[in-house]
Amino acid sequence: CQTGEVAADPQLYDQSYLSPVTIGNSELMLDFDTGSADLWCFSTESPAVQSAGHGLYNPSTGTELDGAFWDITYGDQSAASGNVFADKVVVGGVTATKQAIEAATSVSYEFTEDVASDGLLGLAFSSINTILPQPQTTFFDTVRNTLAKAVFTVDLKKGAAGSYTFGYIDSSKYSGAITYVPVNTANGFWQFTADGYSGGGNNASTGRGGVAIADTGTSLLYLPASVAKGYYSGVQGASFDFRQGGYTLPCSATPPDFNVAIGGKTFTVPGSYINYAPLRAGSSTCFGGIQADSGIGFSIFGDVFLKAVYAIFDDSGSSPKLGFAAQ
Ligand SMILES: N#Cc1c(N)n[nH]c1N1CCCC1
Repeated sequence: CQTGEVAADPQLYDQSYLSPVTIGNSELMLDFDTGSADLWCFSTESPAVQSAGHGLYNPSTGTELDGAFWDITYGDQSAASGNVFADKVVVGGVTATKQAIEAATSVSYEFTEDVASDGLLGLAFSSINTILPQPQTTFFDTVRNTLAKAVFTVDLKKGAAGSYTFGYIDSSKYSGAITYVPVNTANGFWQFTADGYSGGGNNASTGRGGVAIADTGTSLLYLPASVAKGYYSGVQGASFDFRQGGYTLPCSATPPDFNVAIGGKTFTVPGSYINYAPLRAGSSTCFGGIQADSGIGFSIFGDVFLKAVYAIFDDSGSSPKLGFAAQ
């Protein structure tokens, strides 16, 4: 019965969180992403002009999955593709002896430029893994039956190292009770329903909740347009900036706290988390941590929300469920 814990190291402005993973005999820093289901990494097969500065997986320790290939495009239009090997993966002491490793042979500039990240470790449901002709399992699905309990937990923090655990819930990481809600896996995400919102301007009226996904691979909190608009209506100097493609506010502002009702419990995102980051180095205008989810089709509870709670991704029962507790 395996259990393990690995650090989640924040990148600049908590844009993403990276964790050390041993693949074959390479240690790489991967972005654990509950919003996708591919484990891919830069490799010795990646063109040098794309992989400069990144840690590389050397497939010589693996076994090629003949005829298998992968190609993923994320919501932000970043993309990667390549071929597939089976190799040993260790995360915080939890070992998958034969995990599908998606070695990149091509990546878009967003990944090339993010030199701290050597790839992604998807933790959504394996139904949306992009390997063809036969999708493969995520790391969590591969090790699930060897874990003491088929769960993983997410403890992200603002500007500090947090952690992911596999196989157990760490009672020292939260206070009060855990509130569980059912998960709808139809779209391959950890999808749930939020009951309502409050806080900010005209109190971003409660009762108007909606469908949302818990997504560690997204930096911000994307909410219904009316909720985002209502929230910023109470923030002096905030406005929707078409050129920036979202709400901005003065970096000097301390926005109000934002409350989310889930499973009948209220979770609070401190206002300081919503003054996200300067538009560019030295700017006195900052990009908001809450943005509208227009065009996405559901809300995205990314890192701005997740770093305010302890989150339990539980697939140990008859159907998956999400748990949230105060940090
Ligand atoms: N867009 C987007 C996105 C998402 N919703 N979850 N993870 C994402 N990415 C991981 C690496 C790049 C984008």
